[in-house]
Amino acid sequence: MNIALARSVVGERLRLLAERMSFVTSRLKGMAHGESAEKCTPDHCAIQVDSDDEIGDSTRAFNQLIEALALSIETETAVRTFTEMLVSELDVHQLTEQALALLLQHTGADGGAILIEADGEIRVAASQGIGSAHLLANNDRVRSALRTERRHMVKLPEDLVVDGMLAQFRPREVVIDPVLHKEVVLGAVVLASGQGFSAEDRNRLDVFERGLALALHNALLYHRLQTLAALDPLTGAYNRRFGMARLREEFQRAVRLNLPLGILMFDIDYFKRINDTYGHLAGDRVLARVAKTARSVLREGDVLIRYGGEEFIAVLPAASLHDLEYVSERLRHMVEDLVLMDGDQAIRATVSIGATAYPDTDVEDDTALVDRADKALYTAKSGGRNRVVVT
Ligand SMILES: Nc1nc2c(ncn2[C@@H]2O[C@H](COP(=O)(O)OP(=O)(O)OP(=O)(O)O)[C@@H](O)[C@H]2O)c(=O)[nH]1
Repeated sequence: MNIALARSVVGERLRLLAERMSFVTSRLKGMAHGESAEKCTPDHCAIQVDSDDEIGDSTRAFNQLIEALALSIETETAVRTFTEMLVSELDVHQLTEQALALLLQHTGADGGAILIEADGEIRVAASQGIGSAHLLANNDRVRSALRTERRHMVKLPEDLVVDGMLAQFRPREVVIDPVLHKEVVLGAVVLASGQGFSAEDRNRLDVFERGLALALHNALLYHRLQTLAALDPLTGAYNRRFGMARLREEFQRAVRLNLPLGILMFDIDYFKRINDTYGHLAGDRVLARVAKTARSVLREGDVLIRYGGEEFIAVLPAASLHDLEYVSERLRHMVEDLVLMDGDQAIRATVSIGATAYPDTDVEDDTALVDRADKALYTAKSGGRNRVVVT
């Protein structure tokens, strides 16, 4: 009788355990073929512990196994998502924004930033949940982490508050990790948590950051190559091919947003004579100086293009004809005042400028805008040079 009772009670529980094990096994096999992990969380797969004997111990051990499996699956899924994003993104801005979002989602951080170091300068590439992220670039602890190439953990509030961490939450722990690729520092990841980071969070952070370093390296390299391919080496202006593509984009944007768009076309006067008198190298220096002068007159979002030999186009988003007149005259005066020394000889140059703007003039596309500026430049040249014609 006792044996029969024991068999029915014990047997029932063992059967449940066996059933769950086989369910978990089938879920794991399914996941290996790409099925979702959702149905095997501890909620679905754990067994209620209702005795304090060997069977209870086995059930508890089973539940712990399920929890460990769930955590490992969650980490694996997170790493896979992160890696997929990293390998498909070459835009530095997009890459850092998305990487930071995933880091926050999977490491228990409530806010953070990704910083990039280039040419001795540190800048914030992405930030989330932090009050004044820009302060991080000059923060001593961040600089120290970059210099020593080692992780810095800051416990708050016992420790000093990290500038820039005055966030929408009250941070208890901050981690500052240099991002290194082949022993070269590319930047840093700064994460802050209101709860503090667990050992699991830190392990995940390590795995994520290894992938991030490689992806960031690729994206920075790609950006550098893109820039090099787009720029004219002598003047630093966009070359004609890339420059005209930028003009087209700006024109489409102006039409879409109903904003003005101005362009100036300018050309150094009697440049052949400068080359003939002082030599081609001196001519090159004049070209570079004129381009530099133009950049100093233009604003940050304006685009300078080397259109031909000694001919440039400047694209000024949101500039009206009135703005163009002002900018053109300023450029003309500044070039006229330039003196470039070649030994004891002073080289001077002037420019002629043709300017026009959409929608002040009824042009239908970027090509028509350039044609119109070209005609204005021709009028400036034939009117005596060193002058501005706005049309
Ligand atoms: N030094 C140097 N000269 C260049 C470069 N590209 C074009 N040039 C020269 O620029 C000169 C342009 O001459 P032209 O088109 O006759 O024009 P210009 O002498 O400036 O006369 P206007 O434009 O009518 O005032 C030519 O001698 C080209 O060889 C360059 O990269 N460096």
